Amino acid sequence: MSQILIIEDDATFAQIIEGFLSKNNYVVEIAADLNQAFKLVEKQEYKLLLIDYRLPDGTGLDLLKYVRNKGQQVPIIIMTSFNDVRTAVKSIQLGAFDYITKPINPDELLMVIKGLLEKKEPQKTENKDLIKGKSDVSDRLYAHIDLVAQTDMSVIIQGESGTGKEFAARTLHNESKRKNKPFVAIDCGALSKDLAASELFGHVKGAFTGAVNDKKGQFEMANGGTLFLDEIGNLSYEVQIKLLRALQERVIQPLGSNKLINVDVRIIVATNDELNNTMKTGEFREDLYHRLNEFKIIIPPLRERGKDLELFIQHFINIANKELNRNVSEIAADAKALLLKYDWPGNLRELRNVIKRMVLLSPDGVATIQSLPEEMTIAVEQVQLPNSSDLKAINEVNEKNLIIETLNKVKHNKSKAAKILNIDRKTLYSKMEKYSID
Ligand SMILES: Nc1ncnc2c1ncn2[C@@H]1O[C@H](COP(=O)(O)OP(=O)(O)OP(=O)(O)O)[C@@H](O)[C@H]1O
Repeated sequence: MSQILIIEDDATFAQIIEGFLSKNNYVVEIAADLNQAFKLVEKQEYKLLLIDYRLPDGTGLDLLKYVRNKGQQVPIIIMTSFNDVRTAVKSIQLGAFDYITKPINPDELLMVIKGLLEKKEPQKTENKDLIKGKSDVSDRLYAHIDLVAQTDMSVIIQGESGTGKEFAARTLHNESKRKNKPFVAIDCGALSKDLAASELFGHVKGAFTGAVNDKKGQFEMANGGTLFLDEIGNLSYEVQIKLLRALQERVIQPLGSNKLINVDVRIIVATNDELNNTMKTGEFREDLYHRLNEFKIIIPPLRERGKDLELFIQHFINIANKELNRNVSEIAADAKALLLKYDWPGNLRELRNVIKRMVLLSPDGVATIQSLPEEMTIAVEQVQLPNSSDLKAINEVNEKNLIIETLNKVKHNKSKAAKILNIDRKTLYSKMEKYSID
């Protein structure tokens, strides 16, 4: 039986990965588009899906949603070009386990795959891996966490993807009087609409087709402890009603059962968005929001955490050195400058991944700019828009960015790029020279 399914329309690239992974003892199958992939995942369960983001008949996110709606928890890695990193971040919110940016470094790919297949809980966060940061925003954040941890209040943790919401929830639990009881984390983004109620509240045999045995819900599993509901905004309206009842009456009713079970669970939820917006459209119940919002903690994005960034860089280098048996003790000045300038849309998760890759690619102990994704430089250049009303300068920056983006898209095939840009090759060459693009 195949272990890994690669969904990639670039046949040569797919075969290269297949060859590489087969050499490393993985059994691999390839699908060239979504249509083929849908059929394959219908037929069998894979251990891991490696999905290209841009596919001829849709995007990798379509397959991600399809698989998660079927209730399959299979680890999924999305492969994106760097320009799609922001979309990749969204894929994590939708239940992907990780993303990896093209051009793909085989060792990095292997590291990510091993991490997902060989560890039971790949994202398990341990207390020793946590650092608090030294910026003013961090001080405020942890003062709030310390304060509310001692209480039984429900908490909403709000922050962009990868800012450390689950870490914060675990810290709250570990500092509370419930610390010796279970901490149960559920990603509501990865739960199908049909399975969410049964996952949370359990079911009895025969409650619905496929309910072949009684099943305890996560509420019961967390009894006495803390239940962390990530991406709470994804819960359906019906499940929101059940959740509100559980919170107000401290009882749950498994699907298909008429027995009420008493539960004592502290609820912490996390969301990427301001839930207020979904409340206005009626998707999120106002009464539930107010019940949950006894205390709100907002985690700032990494780009607003000032001097914490350097601290986190060093912290992730230490972790990666240990994990990969490396000894990176120095970062070249240009690489350091790039790390500090980049805006980290994927926040701490993205930083951790980039640093791990950097450490992996620096066997001699000094991290150079070559060990950072080339596209980070492009992203940094793209945001350096001239801060003036100089129309010519602005147009030139836009032109340069468009050329770089297009060249990346067509893997530096100049004829293709010129065609897309609707200019001849000669003009493209002269513009590349003018903007020092190589
Ligand atoms: N305080 C911290 N100290 C060290 N590492 C951290 C800290 N907070 C987060 N991280 C790292 O960042 C990664 C992302 O954190 P976490 O999963 O908590 O983010 P999140 O906001 O819950 O993400 P998502 O929105 O995608 O659910 C973690 O795996 C961990 O490696």
